[in-house]
Amino acid sequence: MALLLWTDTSRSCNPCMQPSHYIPDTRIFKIIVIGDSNVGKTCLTFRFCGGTFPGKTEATIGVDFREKTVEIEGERIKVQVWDTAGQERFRKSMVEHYYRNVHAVVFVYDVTKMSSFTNLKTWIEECNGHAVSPLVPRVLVGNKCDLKDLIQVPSSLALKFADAHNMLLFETSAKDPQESQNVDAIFMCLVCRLKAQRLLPCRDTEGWPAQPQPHCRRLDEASGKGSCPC
Ligand SMILES: Nc1nc2c(ncn2[C@@H]2O[C@H](COP(=O)(O)OP(=O)(O)OP(=O)(O)O)[C@@H](O)[C@H]2O)c(=O)[nH]1
Ligand SMILES: [Mg+2]
Repeated sequence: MALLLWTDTSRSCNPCMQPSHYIPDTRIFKIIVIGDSNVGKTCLTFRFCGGTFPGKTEATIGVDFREKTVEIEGERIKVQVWDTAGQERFRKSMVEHYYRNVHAVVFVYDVTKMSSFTNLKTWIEECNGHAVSPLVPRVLVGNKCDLKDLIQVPSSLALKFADAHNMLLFETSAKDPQESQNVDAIFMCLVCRLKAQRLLPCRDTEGWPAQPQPHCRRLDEASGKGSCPC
């Protein structure tokens, strides 16, 4: 049964070594979360991976890793979320690592702070400056929508920006439990898109090859099935 194969601890992707029914290891998608300090990157990743809003957060130093395994159309996928530091002094030695072999990027701003929105262009420039392929999906997230009376960034402006940069826009709140499905949707949308690309390798180390490796395809993906909820 395919289910039993998920417990296989082998990390080999070499099809020559595997029986014809072999299904590769759980694929791991590296998603980085980028944006100004204090916009809520840690809270959003906490909400997605842990299902809760952290009572108290400190500024992230370097990077915090969070993981969540999801199942889409019978495939288990490990989502490795890189919660990056927004403060320059806590991120400068790490930036290269953030962008290396990244599969998707989440840009976050705070809907109650216009400067976090205007700074997005700097974050996008940094991302582009690290030769992130245009094929790497990106989404834009306006966080803290629960603070309705304090909103500074109109949805129309954010939508225009997202359109101009070929990104989907999510406006949500890491704090409001009723918004948790929308937080999940941010990451699930990216996972669905990545799954649809089909060629991502199945290794889970930073040594992943930069280019897709056709021999790491899921066997059942040849059928071309795949749908994205967004
Ligand atoms: N009201 C409200 N507050 C939020 C929300 N998300 C985060 N916060 C608060 O915003 C502050 C900063 O949140 P963090 O998640 O630590 O911000 P960050 O972007 O990770 O900051 P750095 O690690 O410094 O880059 C904290 O006080 C959170 O409680 C939200 O959706 N609504
Ligand atoms: Mg943080």
